[in-house]
Amino acid sequence: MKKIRAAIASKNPAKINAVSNVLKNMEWTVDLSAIDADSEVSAQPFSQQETRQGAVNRAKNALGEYDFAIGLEGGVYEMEGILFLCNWGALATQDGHIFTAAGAQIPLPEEIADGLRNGTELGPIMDEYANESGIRQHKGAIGILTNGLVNRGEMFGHVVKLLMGQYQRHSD
Ligand SMILES: O=P(O)(O)OP(=O)(O)OP(=O)(O)OC[C@H]1O[C@@H](n2cnc3c(O)ncnc32)[C@H](O)[C@@H]1O
Ligand SMILES: [Mg+2]
Repeated sequence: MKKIRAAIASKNPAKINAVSNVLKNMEWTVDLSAIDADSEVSAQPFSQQETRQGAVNRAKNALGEYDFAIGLEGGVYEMEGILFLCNWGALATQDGHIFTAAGAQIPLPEEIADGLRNGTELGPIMDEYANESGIRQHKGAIGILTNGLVNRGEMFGHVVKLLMGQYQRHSD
């Protein structure tokens, strides 16, 4: 069986679990490492482009000697005066390919949008809004806003599948 060494460019358990849950169902033996890698964008990305760039930079900065590295980045963007949550992923390979894909988007309540426009990061805003702590590490904003129907790990798991499908087609 093919042995793969992969990296996820984050120490956030929601992201690590998203990647490990997808990779463990692949027909490979995968050795997954969670490493810190700079997104090189603001701590709170404020556009689709900046969020996607953060995912790409994480994947590139984490690649090192791994077969591939995955970067996952959450952000927000404005459309018609409404702020939306957006989520991007990138997969960097040793032969120089960068695959990208996007995940769920959902409108943010004005109360949350106001905090973001005042320069506060979504993580602390969500903790205060839901009166819980560490939301970004498990259910995520998506979990709160979907009343628990979708959590951040599942949501990023879908993005990881979009990336892995592109990687497999490229590798076949
Ligand atoms: O440890 P890392 O990998 O950096 O993960 P993170 O939880 O900080 O999340 P991101 O950097 O991907 O997201 C950028 C910022 O947006 C916030 N954010 C993004 N998605 C979120 C979500 O679903 N729930 C709560 N905060 C979120 C969070 O506060 C981050 O500081
Ligand atoms: Mg972060």
